[in-house]
Amino acid sequence: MNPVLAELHDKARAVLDPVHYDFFAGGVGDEVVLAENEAAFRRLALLPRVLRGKQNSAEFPVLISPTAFHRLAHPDGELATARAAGGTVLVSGMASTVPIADVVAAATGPVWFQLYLQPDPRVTEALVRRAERAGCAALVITVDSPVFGRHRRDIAHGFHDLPAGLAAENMRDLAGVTGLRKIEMAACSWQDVDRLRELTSLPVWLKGVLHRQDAVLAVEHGVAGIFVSNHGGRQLDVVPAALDALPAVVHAVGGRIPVVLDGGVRSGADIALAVALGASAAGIGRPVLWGLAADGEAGVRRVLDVLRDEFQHVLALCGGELGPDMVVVR
Ligand SMILES: Cc1cc2nc3c(=O)[nH]c(=O)nc-3n(C[C@H](O)[C@H](O)[C@H](O)COP(=O)(O)O)c2cc1C
Ligand SMILES: CC(C)CC(=O)C(=O)O
Repeated sequence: MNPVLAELHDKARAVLDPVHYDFFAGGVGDEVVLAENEAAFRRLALLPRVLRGKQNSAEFPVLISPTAFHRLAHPDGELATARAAGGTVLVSGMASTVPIADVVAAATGPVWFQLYLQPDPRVTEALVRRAERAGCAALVITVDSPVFGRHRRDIAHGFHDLPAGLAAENMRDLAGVTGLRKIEMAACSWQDVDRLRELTSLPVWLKGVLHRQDAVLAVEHGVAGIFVSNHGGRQLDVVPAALDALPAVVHAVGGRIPVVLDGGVRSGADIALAVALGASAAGIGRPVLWGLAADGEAGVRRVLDVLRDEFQHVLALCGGELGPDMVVVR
């Protein structure tokens, strides 16, 4: 791992309450998928192209994946993440400890809003209006969570709720309820996706697609793009590594909509492998949390800077191009 990212992770582990560290670091079940997400990248190699001349690319195909409760990592929470994002798309979570309007106000680049469709459609609509009013550029519905994942580390610690003083601020005073509403999950259907699309003119993405048939359905239902994601190994512990699920989805989508990959991306080379296999961008989850915990805004900025620098270096060494013909199994 890049020494800067390793240092930020070590520092995060040292400064965080161990219960909160485990909430961020942990996965579901035996944490097989958590480990596999990273291991999948190590199983692949890139065959660079040569003699392609000088390639100048400022491209940085990365976005910040939504993660919950940033004020558990650092007092500035999502405000620090937003300030550090620069021009990188920040997918801000519904489970943010700062209201979405304040996140967007702190950001200098595009902010998308991630949500779980709520059992009460009025609550979903109120959240969508909040995201619209705040100025979010897209909505991302997370569809891999009809129920909560069972995280053994959290269960062992008895960690079920935010400490006093922190709250899921986007849920405050929603749909006639005074005070805080809890985040809920719901088993939704394609009809709910259609309904959401009718409710808003914002582009609607889906996050947590692994099956090729669902990718085809997403295209048919007018979805703007999809995230191939297993939620960072936090939902079902028998799914493939996210990277291993990518090629079939990319093939099924056939270029009709963009496909983002998240899960286990830890280096510029990982970003390059995802892009070579057809991802339009790679989403970064935990490394952003480690940067945030270690050093607030500056820490998140360092994570993005390291990944950008590494990716551009790998791209230059690959002759400025990436494609599926360049990926081989080790
Ligand atoms: C602590 C934590 C909280 C997360 N919260 C959310 C969330 O609220 N909504 C969501 O769609 N995904 C959530 N995710 C999943 C991330 O968006 C992303 O899919 C995953 O972290 C990517 O894997 P990585 O951490 O290996 O980069 C969370 C992940 C972590 C680690
Ligand atoms: C608390 C949840 C809403 C967020 C989370 O931890 C997850 O999605 O993995």
